[in-house]
Amino acid sequence: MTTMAQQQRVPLIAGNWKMNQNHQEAVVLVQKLSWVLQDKKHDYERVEVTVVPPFTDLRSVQTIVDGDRMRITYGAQDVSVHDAGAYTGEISASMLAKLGCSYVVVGHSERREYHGEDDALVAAKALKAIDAGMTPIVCVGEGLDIRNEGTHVAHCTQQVEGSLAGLSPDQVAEAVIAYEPVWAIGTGEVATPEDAQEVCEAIRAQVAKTWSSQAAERVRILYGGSVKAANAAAIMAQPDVDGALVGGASLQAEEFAAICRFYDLPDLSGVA
Ligand SMILES: O=C[C@H](O)COP(=O)(O)O
Repeated sequence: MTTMAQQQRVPLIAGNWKMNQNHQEAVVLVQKLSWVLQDKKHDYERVEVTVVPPFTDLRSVQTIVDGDRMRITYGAQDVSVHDAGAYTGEISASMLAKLGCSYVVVGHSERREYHGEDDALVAAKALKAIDAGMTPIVCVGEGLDIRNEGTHVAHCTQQVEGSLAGLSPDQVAEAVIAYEPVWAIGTGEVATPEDAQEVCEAIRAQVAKTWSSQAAERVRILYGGSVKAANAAAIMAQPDVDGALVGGASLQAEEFAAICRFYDLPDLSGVA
């Protein structure tokens, strides 16, 4: 049964392209995605669709989205904690806001692992995104060692505490949290719908405890890790899962559009 709180949280399907697609390929992919969704008469009020391309694609994506008046939104994969200055290679929040970005992914496990980002830095980035008028998608998740130890729930709730530190209850309510078990990213290993629900429910409870019950009711929590059309319906059926952060499958327009329309897909979770 769907609760009132769930009804108020519009599901979000976000496609993280990671380091794929040049700016020309980006235009083709966004156009194709828009056509497929238009063909299916997709209702963007029912499920929000966003794409998260590399920085170099953003201007082209902005131009096609604005020019064709698409309802697809877009965001960036990272943001600097600095406003401006001698920070070679970094991109500021104001630059992203100027490009019309709605979202900024912060603390993705690939940034935590390859760039040594910790919770404090992730929280600072989330605040920069908010200050510039964008919504952070704050990623948390455990590695296989922690999962095997059985401490994954505590690990993820602690990461939420640290990675949203300094945000007000209202800011947390408007933010997006993505639970991505690292062992399920790009591996084809997908967490079961119950695994996803266990951690997403615990994250929501932690938000209620640390910020407010209202923030917990409103914050959207996504699951990420090998989401495909074949498993999207079962994952999205979980009461505390409000969407998906999709990597590989977001590079194929038809597959990604099918995930965006998860409510049309059969729930195959009980099929061996
Ligand atoms: O940001 C997306 C996640 O890392 C999931 O990637 P994946 O769907 O390729 O496993």
